[in-house]
Amino acid sequence: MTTPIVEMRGIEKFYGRIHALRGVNLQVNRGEIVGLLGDNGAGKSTLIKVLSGAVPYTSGQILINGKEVALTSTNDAIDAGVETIYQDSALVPQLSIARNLFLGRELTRGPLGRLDQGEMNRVATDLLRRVGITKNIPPTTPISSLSGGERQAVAIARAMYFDSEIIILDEPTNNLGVAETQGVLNFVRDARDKGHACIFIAHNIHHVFQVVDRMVVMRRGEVAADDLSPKTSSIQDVENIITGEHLAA
Ligand SMILES: Nc1ncnc2c1ncn2[C@@H]1O[C@H](COP(=O)(O)OP(=O)(O)OP(=O)(O)O)[C@@H](O)[C@H]1O
Repeated sequence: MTTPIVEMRGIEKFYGRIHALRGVNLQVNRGEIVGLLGDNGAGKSTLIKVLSGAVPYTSGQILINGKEVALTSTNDAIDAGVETIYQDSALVPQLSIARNLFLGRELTRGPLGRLDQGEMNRVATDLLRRVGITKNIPPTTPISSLSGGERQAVAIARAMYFDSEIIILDEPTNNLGVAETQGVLNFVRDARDKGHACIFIAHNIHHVFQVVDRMVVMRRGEVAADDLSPKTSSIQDVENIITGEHLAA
């Protein structure tokens, strides 16, 4: 049996008196796209914030590639190979697209380590095309003049370029147009085919069905189902599990 790339065991999280995660177990394998679904307040964001080091958990264990890790900051998570793309991913509005893509990890050249602006612009142009921005936006354009969807595409292009082993996308298709949405879904498939693991959270269940290999449903801080396949379950079946309707039947 192969070791899962991510294994969360018995994760508990209290925010004061609110019991947000109740013994959550989650496994994600290499080359797998897992869709994380659940109603508002089910615990999805908390679970991925725990895995991205943004929120401390109360108890439980996290293993990456079979080794237990302590994720006490987002830098710990990035070092462990976890890159998270949030709906409102932090970009610097005054800086250009290319500078935002390489923020903190700029390309340099020559013995003096001068910024290689030409190469950064070239890579940025190629990435923008790959995430579905087909209209001609120069990489020198400041982020402040882009639409919400275009900004999202820039954040995705950044994770794509840095090639993280585990990519978490929290509502990545929110506010995106049709071409941009297809760009994101293609990116997720590409990443999976190259052996990355992806966790995909989206309220649009149709987008989830188009791209995931397996669905995990959370309800009230617990995993209600973790082996749903878009090939064998219908959207209605999954919606019933999300709302708990199947229990009433
Ligand atoms: N910072 C916080 N402080 C206190 N309670 C919180 C905090 N963040 C989330 N919660 C609570 O934890 C529970 C789980 O919330 P969480 O945001 O993880 O759910 P979610 O499934 O991501 O919901 P949504 O789809 O609405 O984003 C909810 O009861 C929520 O009110």
